[in-house]
Amino acid sequence: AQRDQQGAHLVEVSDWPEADLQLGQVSGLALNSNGDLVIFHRGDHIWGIDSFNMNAIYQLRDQGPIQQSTILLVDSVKGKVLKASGKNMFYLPHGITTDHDDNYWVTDVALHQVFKLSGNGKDQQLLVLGEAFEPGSDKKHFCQPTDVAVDPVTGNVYVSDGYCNSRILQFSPEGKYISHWGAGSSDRKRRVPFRIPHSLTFLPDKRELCVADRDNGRIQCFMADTGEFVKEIKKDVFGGEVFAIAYSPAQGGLLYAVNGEPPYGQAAPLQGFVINYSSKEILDSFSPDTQVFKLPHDIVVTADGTVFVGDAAADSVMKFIQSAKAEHRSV
Ligand SMILES: O=C(N[C@@H](O)C(=O)O)c1ccccc1
Repeated sequence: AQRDQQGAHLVEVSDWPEADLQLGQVSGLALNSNGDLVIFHRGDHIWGIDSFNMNAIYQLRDQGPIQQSTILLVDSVKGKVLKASGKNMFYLPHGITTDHDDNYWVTDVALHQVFKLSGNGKDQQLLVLGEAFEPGSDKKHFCQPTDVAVDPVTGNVYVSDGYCNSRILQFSPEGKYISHWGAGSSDRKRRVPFRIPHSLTFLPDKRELCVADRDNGRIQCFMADTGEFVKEIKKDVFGGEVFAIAYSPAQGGLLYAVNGEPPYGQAAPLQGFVINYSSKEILDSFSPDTQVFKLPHDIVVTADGTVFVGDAAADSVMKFIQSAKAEHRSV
């Protein structure tokens, strides 16, 4: 693994969480304003090859929603569960983010819906976008939507849609459609050929939105307010798949990413990357040393540079901190 100029390197904190969190497939991670970690997982539901038919209709509806708590709020130091919610609501969780009021915004690829939920553990549905179990590609339907990002200033909501739509939609804070770019955009300049826009991250200091354009193995960034293309970050070492991204304004702007297994062809080693956003230079790469990445599926970075990666096949969340601190911990 590489080290950045100062020799800093992210290393796994192997004794986190202190107690087993009984997780299913971990699809999404978020942070709240207190720096606690929010985990969105699938309990006993599995996204397998028979979960959907060829028209993206979910096939296991009669099994009912996941009965376990799909949303766990855990403290970032010990991994203790502070709140557990999200029971009997979801079928196949995917993305999760928090807004400036610590509400949760989540996507469910089986429901083809986006939900705004109260973050107080009561899961009040404050807003629902899309029609339950009905895929579509107009302004009121999604097709396996993957993630949400919320602009902390305007409150505008961005949805990456998704496995079977290849577009980014922009909504007002109240859920009113504003615009979209990618497939189906009327404006040729905004017709970005995404191949599974899989993860979103908002860059508050730059007012940009970055997209993990998964099967194109690249990160695409846009002006959040206009959808205008800003830059692309694509590296051979990604191996053709970028599953998730996260951004930290620290140190001038650092973009974090995890790659994935390409459906066919050479598999690059699965790892996380720390990228200097303005120079596009990879400063560090990292992976766990007491377990292995199997399907790193989401990533978040805290204000102090702690990184969490959720793995949808290892059914676990892994914590990483800077090596200098880690050495300090070891004494
Ligand atoms: O992409 C897939 N899964 C992950 O991204 C996920 O679990 O969100 C997938 C695709 C086809 C069949 C089975 C799984």
